[in-house]
Amino acid sequence: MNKDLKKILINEEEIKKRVCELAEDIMRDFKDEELFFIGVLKGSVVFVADLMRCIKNDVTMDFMAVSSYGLSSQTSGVVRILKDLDFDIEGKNVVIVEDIIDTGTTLKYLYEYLKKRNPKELKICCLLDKPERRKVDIKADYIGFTIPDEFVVGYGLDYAERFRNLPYIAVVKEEVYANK
Ligand SMILES: O=P(O)(O)OC[C@H]1O[C@H](OP(=O)(O)OP(=O)(O)O)[C@H](O)[C@@H]1O
Ligand code: HPA
Ligand SMILES: [Mg+2]
Repeated sequence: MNKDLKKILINEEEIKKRVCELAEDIMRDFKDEELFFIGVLKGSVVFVADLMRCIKNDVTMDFMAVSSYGLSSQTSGVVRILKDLDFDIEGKNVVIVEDIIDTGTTLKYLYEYLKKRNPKELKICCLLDKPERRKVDIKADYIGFTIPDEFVVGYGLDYAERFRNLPYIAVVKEEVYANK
């Protein structure tokens, strides 16, 4: 393992199993209805790619790019929309697919931003939830794993843009991100 990482928190097999379970939950709630997935760049790319391949409904999708962490381990508190949707979501069954809810700032902002466009349903599917760090009130409808307050990387998640390609979720050593 890379010297900047402390341990593997969730291994590849555990992720695979849980992602399929989340897909089952979504399919149960939406039966044979069409779904519109919104992947939140960049962290959710790996998750949304795996999740949508477990779904048997008709799925269309788009990406939004937002960023609040930049190269730091602390949120700037300001959510910047770097790329908006290319499609109209009015009347659609929309599922926002995110990698992690930490302070909740990103998802709260996105949820309220998208709600104004009148989707039929607006759900949140999030792989990781770090409830101890929450600063704003937002809850996901589908949660993969609840994790402790440690900075994690892998499976799409980065620290200063590194480690997105790891097939597992790992914890970054505290000395690496302390005060950054
Ligand atoms: O709940 P919050 O405290 O808002 O944190 C969660 C958000 O922060 C990360 O995004 P980041 O800004 O690092 O962009 P990235 O996905 O491109 O890495 C992560 O992917 C979530 O989108
Ligand atoms: O623990 C984390 N890891 C990577 N990106 C993040 N964005 C918010 N929290 C995290
Ligand atoms: Mg990031």
